[in-house]
Amino acid sequence: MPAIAPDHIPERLYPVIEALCATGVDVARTIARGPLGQSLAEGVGENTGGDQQKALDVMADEAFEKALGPAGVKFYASEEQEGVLTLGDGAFALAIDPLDGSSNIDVNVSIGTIFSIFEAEDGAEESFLRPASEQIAAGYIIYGPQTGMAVSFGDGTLMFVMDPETRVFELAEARMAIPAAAKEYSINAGYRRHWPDWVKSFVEECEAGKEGPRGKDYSFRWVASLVAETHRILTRGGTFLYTGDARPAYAEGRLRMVYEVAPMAMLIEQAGGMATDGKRPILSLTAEKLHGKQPFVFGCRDEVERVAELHG
Ligand SMILES: O=P(O)(O)OC[C@H]1O[C@](O)(COP(=O)(O)O)[C@@H](O)[C@@H]1O
Ligand SMILES: [Mg+2]
Ligand SMILES: [Mg+2]
Repeated sequence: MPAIAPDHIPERLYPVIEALCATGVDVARTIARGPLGQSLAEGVGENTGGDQQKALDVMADEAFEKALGPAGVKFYASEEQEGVLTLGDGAFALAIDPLDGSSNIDVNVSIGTIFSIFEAEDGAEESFLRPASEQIAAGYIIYGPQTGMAVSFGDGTLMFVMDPETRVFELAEARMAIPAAAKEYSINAGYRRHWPDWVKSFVEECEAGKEGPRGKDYSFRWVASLVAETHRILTRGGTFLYTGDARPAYAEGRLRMVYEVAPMAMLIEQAGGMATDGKRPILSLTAEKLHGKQPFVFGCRDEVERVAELHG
């Protein structure tokens, strides 16, 4: 039985989406067993980006790599691998963050898988180092109280939820719509002392609440899983910031353009939100390096526009 029905999915892409969902069902099952199964959060090495790899990062990467070649993926670029792999002679180039939110694996908080799909070009790297606007699909699978998938094929953002009885992803929302104004903002406030002034100004305006220039109260949220944060913002709005800061190696922030920022930007823009580097639209930018980082601000339009004004 397929893990997702072909309705709502462009025919050419269906085998890829089906392979992502079927593998997602297996990964979700492994995560749900948590400490009853094999150790998932144990450190097993370091990836090219210098992040510690946990056992589940590697397990998820292996599972998606195995499933995607036969499904039509020619080039596979993973956050967990140094270079692009050639999996077969399919038509697509797929970039993946196999397990996003690794620091939450052992604390039973939502984590996910992020993917971005392009038409494959002749060269492996050139298939990914191109304008983010050339993505033909992008999405994430979320492993949380519900396992679900948000996906865009360039005509809106769709939300699916996996029915735990049948293990099939069912359409829950055909067209996600992010409200224009937010009541919540998200940033890792532990690094406030390193932030640029325009980030400090935006957060101070939110903190000033009703008495400040924005004239309303905001709540603060930080899950430390980009997938969970994006899911909340797609569902009820909000603003997310992970910009560059003054820490060594954080000049461009923490998140990677190819595996995290470009696909989330497509989902957000397709749901009526806005995604920038603080000023410029992410979808107008081109990744320069496979593992390169990218400052990222996204969410409700009014808020992201305010960030751009403060950025100057
Ligand atoms: O620990 P920090 O600096 O708050 O960073 C949290 C961010 O790092 C990430 O966990 C990075 O992703 P990975 O877990 O795939 O490395 C994001 O999901 C999250 O938004
Ligand atoms: Mg990630
Ligand atoms: Mg990851």
